[in-house]
Amino acid sequence: MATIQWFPGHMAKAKREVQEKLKWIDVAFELLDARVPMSSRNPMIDEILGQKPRLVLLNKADMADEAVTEQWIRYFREQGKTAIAIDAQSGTGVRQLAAAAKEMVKDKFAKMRAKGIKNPRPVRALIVGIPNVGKSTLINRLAGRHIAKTGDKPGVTKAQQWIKVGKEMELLDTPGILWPKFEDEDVGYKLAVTGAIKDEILNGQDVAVYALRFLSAHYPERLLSRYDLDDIPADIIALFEAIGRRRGCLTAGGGVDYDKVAEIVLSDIRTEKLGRLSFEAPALRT
Ligand SMILES: Nc1nc2c(ncn2[C@@H]2O[C@H](COP(=O)(O)OP(=O)(O)OP(=O)(O)O)[C@@H](O)[C@H]2O)c(=O)[nH]1
Repeated sequence: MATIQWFPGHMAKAKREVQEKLKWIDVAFELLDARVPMSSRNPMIDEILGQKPRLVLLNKADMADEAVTEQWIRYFREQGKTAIAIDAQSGTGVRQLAAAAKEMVKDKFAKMRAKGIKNPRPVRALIVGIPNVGKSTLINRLAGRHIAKTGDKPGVTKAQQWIKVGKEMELLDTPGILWPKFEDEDVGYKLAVTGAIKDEILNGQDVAVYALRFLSAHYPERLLSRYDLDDIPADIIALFEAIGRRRGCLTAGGGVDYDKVAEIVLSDIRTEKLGRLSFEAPALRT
């Protein structure tokens, strides 16, 4: 996981770096976490990408609530954007990308053909996203076993390398890393719950409180069955204690070890012990 300090100067540099790369590409792949598509967005992405055609990729869809991911796909479609659910780790959905990217730039390529270019080059794409959203995993997945860097192109900065993805697409090998919208406390918690920001940054108990409140409201049955509870106490301390007692998270004095409970809950969420979860839905923008 990248440890980037997002000072204003660093954000400006990241923005500049992405915009520099836009010159070389036809389409940007905006990689989001399917469990938190709004919170895992860069707050300036529209300004940064400008008019560049964009494909929204809801990654880690394997961990997200399928019904909610469907809602997000519709939500983006209503905004005139194409969104595709993928799992970069296993490769599910990834095969659609080249065709979808080609579709987005068909007018541009038709114009190239009209100008007499018979065989337009492959579609060129760039992956952009916040840290830990799966950029490297997707690049490796697209590159597959046939990782073939096509080398420097005339006029392209030396550092820009292209990865061939079949015959139809080329991908810049370095993704655009952008910052999340971390000034919003809710966003910070959602990114922490899903593991996008490191546990040392926010207090684990606070993150677990956030997660348990969310799960109590939206996935109560999962809590009941996972922790073998009779009911879900409305009081968050009582809920910590009920889980702690069930799990034997006790201190030497016999009290509940709140840190341990927080650790178990967050680990259960991240390892899918509580099933597939989405922490944001277009209908319930909590
Ligand atoms: N379950 C699941 N895990 C994924 C998926 N894609 C990526 N991951 C995991 O998410 C973590 C982060 O993935 P990376 O590819 O390193 O993310 P990145 O965006 O390149 O991260 P930075 O280098 O920090 O910018 C890794 O542990 C991956 O294995 C996915 O589709 N499903």
